Amino acid sequence: MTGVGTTRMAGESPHVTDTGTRVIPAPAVPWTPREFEAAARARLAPEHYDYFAGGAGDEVTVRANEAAFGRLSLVPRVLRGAGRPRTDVTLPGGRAAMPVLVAPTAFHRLADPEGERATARAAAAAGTVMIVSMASTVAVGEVAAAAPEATLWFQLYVQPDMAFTETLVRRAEAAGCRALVVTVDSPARGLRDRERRHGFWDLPEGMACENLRDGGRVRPIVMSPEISWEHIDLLREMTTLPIILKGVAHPADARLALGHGVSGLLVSNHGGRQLDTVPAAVDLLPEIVAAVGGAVPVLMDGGVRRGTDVLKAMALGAGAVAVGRPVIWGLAADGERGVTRVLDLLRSEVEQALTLCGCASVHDLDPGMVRRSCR
Ligand SMILES: Cc1cc2nc3c(=O)[nH]c(=O)nc-3n(C[C@H](O)[C@H](O)[C@H](O)COP(=O)(O)O)c2cc1C
Ligand SMILES: CCCCCCC(=O)C(=O)O
Repeated sequence: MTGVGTTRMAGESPHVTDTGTRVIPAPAVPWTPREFEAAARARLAPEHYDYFAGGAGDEVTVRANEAAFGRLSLVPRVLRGAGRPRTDVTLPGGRAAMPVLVAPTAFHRLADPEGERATARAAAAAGTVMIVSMASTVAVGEVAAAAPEATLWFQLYVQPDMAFTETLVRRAEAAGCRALVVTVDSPARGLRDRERRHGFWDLPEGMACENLRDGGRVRPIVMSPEISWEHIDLLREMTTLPIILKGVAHPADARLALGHGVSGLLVSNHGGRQLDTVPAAVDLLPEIVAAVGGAVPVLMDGGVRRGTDVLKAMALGAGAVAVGRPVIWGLAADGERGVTRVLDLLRSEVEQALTLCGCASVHDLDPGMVRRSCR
């Protein structure tokens, strides 16, 4: 017996110790997006695990992102006869079968030899969007070729050399990317103590930021404090792709963005990896949603680990959410299959939570269904 109402997984074999204590071993297969982290950690080199898991400074914001969801409660509606809920959403770059996107994260080949190719195939299988990081270890064109069914968006750090920025934009367009996600929270790199402790400065031999190839060399990614709204205007003139600004945290910036031709905002503190002590992303969301007033969709990422987190963010006005580390943990634990499993778990959790909230779709969620508790 594993206890009333619990199901034993294949591979679990409870036993009784000589002191009579019943011991239930860790599941052989991760059951939840969070359990994938333990499986990934066991497989990754410590410096790579710390690169993926870590954040800036004292990691106050890393912890805050998840903790903030724990302080929000969902108040379900009943007797609505809503039926089985739909989980699809409409986004600036098209539709997605679920409201959980793959956030842009760098260096997937550190987690699995197939790297971003594996992630893209899993995103395609889930019918969701993969935002390919500019710092991907497989070039965006090759990611697209490996997963022709995938809906890809391209994440860009505007480079001060605008001619090279244009090269990157053209590569994303040629790969069929449907939107540009311009990360604006990185005028400098965050203070990464875990990386410094390990001396993690470079990718291993044979791995590189493939999008940054320029002739015979790979350019470094420049994070520049010179980047301004003028660069967003230049980008707007450069391409017809929808532009989504990632990393807007202040409502004043959200209002400014509306004057620069953006198609959406992604509220994010970069998973707590840039400026430490920025508030939790879900706590920033309501003010940004209010500032934008429905003019463009507002997405969010940071700390989303459960279907209930997705519902909380969407009830507070997010058009969709994105997940960073959970995808990395799936990839490191079991390659493409692991990412597929993580996305499938999240999709089914969203569906179940919507059912339990009496919702026929995410459109039935509203701010009145979320309460802030004092926990
Ligand atoms: C290992 C790692 C690498 C990341 N690389 C990028 C990147 O290249 N570009 C970017 O805009 N954001 C990057 N991010 C931030 C994510 O896009 C996203 O904002 C964050 O991971 C969301 O938080 P979560 O990990 O709690 O889901 C990275 C995050 C992690 C964890
Ligand atoms: C200098 C390379 C930067 C890669 C960007 C990855 C990233 O954003 C992160 O959070 O790590």
